[in-house]
Amino acid sequence: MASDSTVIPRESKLQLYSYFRSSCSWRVRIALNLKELKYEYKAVNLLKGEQFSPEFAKLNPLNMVPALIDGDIVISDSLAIIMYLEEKHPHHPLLPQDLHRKAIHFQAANIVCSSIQPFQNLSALNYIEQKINSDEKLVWAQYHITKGFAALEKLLKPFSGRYATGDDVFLADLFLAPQIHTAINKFKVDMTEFPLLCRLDEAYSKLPAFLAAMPDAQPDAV
Ligand SMILES: N[C@@H](CCC(=O)N[C@@H](CS)C(=O)NCC(=O)O)C(=O)O
Repeated sequence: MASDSTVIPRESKLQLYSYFRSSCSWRVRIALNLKELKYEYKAVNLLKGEQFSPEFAKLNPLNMVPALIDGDIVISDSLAIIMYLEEKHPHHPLLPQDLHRKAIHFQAANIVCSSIQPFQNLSALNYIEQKINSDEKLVWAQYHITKGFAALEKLLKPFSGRYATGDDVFLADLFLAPQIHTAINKFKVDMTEFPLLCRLDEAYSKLPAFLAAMPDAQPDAV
């Protein structure tokens, strides 16, 4: 991976609708940085409900970030966006050649995006707050994150190197970095049982493409 000083932005008309704290947007920001793709940052403030504006609903009727615009193509959902970028911009591949490792990456990415993140999403937590109480939100999020992390720790143990499946950064790393960081810093998850995930979190914190995608580095950070 090129360091920040050697990044040569490639011509593109990409626009990313993102919220700085959104882990789903964060994954896409990492992919764009790894692939050295320049993009215009379009902030959608989830706390102000901007995802429900009629303009944004035209881009994603699910009212969720991220959404990517590439010319007249609109794609929402982080995995779909990342796979689109992977096909269109194959430099810095995000999937390994080896079929088994490739499947591990799809599995790990899907554990994050289907079995962890939806349970800690803003709208899910708001629902719990309204229907049960605000204390239950944290317990609920921690339960689902811990369950998913136990599966990820077990899944990746036989394959991991410096990163999820070796010494190169691939798809699962893009999903793991925001998820682990959020679990530790926002949801105060007890990471004692997850030494591998802690080690990966440390490794990601040294990569320029990952650092540039962090919430605090975004134009809408407060
Ligand atoms: N599967 C979708 C999930 C998108 C999603 O949950 N986005 C969250 C931010 S990470 C969101 O926009 N939440 C707004 C809300 O819950 O109202 C993806 O991976 O892009």
